[in-house]
Amino acid sequence: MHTDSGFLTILQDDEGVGGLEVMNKSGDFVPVDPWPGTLLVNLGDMATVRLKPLFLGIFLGVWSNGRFCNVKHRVQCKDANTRVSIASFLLGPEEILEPLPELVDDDHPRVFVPTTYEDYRKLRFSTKLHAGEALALLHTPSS
Ligand SMILES: O=C(O)CCC(=O)C(=O)O
Ligand SMILES: [Fe+2]
Repeated sequence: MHTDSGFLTILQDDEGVGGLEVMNKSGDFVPVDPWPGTLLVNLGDMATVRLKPLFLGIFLGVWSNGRFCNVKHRVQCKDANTRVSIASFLLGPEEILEPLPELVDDDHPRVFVPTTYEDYRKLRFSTKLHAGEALALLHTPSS
C-alpha cells in the first residue's frame, strides 16, 4: 500500500487483468476494475496542492493547504497472468511550493511549511513513510 509522492499519476492499466485497489474514506480498499479505452488519474502527496491552469493544458502546482487528498492504493495479484500497467508521474516543480493566498485565512490556517518536491521526496525516502504519512512531518506547529 502506498500513495504516489508526486502531484498526479496517469495510469494506463491492463485492460484485461485487474488488481488495482484504492482506499475509500472508511479505510476499505475498493477494486478499480479495468475500463477499456480509459486512463485513470490519481492524486499523490503533492496533490494536497491545487492545480491551477496556466495555459494550453500546462499546470502550475501550488499547495492547496491540504484541501485535496492523496489516495492510498495497492495492487493485488488476483490472476496468474501477466499484467501490464503504464504509469506517467507528474512529480513536482523545482521551486518551493506555497499555498495560494486565497486558500489561507483565519478559518484555514497554513497547514504545511513551504517545501520543494525534491526535499519532500528525500524525507519520504529516508523515513520509509510511503503512504503519505511523511506529510505530517511538514505540518506547521499550529496545524
Ligand atoms: O499498476 C498499477 O495499477 C498501479 C501502479 C502504481 O500504483 C504505481 O506505479 O505507483
Ligand atoms: Fe502508485
